[in-house]
Amino acid sequence: MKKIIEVLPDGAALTVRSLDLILDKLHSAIQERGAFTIALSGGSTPKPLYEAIARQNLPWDKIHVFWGDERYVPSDHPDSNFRMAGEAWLNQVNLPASNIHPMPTEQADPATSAHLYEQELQDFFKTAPGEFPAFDLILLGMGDDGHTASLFPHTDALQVCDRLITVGNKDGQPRITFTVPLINQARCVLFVVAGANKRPALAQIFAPTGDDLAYPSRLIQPQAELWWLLDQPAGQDLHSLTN
Ligand SMILES: O=C(O)[C@H](O)[C@@H](O)[C@H](O)[C@H](O)COP(=O)(O)O
Repeated sequence: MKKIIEVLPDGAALTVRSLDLILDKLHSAIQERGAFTIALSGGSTPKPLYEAIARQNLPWDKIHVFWGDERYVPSDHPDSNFRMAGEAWLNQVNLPASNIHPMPTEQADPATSAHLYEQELQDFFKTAPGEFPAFDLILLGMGDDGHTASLFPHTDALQVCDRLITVGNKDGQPRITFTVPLINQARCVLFVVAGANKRPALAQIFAPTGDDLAYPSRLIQPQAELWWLLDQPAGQDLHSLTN
């Protein structure tokens, strides 16, 4: 695994650097395989990045967009990650509707939704049950408790290793989420993290030893590339490094 940590001076620089990296992976994937598959993160941090992607002139028909996690709410709900990405990016460009793969969140129960999305990934990537497809890029955020996607501390979702998609739990509220092994299969995992409130969790995550179940982002150790792009308030105790 190649791990790169970069600390950028502010939010604007973080957005520019994140965009540059995504575009680099996008053009390489399209050149090598004819398409680019990206899984999006939710929350607030990525919104400026999505707005910046929307301003690019890209081969939208070759880009497939998925979500790494989703709140279990209707797609037009204010908390929906799908809605946020649509308003910031996807509704602004000519990306074919068939290239947009939202997590289903309106079934009778979250487990059914998780199974349906897993089936959609297997159909899209033509993988067999038990086989983990490799996304070109999985974009992740990190909560101040060290969670990522909807893999929250000390939850059952952290232990799921035989599925692509599972049900997450945030304070009793169900989420749909990629599992750790699916994330770790990606060609590139990119964390984009901003804000001083993330600093304590980052110290735990970058410590040589620690409690993976208490700080789930520690579990993200992809075989290929792991990028951490941080703004100065989040990353001031860390130094850029590559190893
Ligand atoms: O659905 C979600 O909320 C996200 O996928 C989640 O993992 C998010 O990335 C972190 O909670 C950070 O959120 P902020 O960017 O808002 O700090």
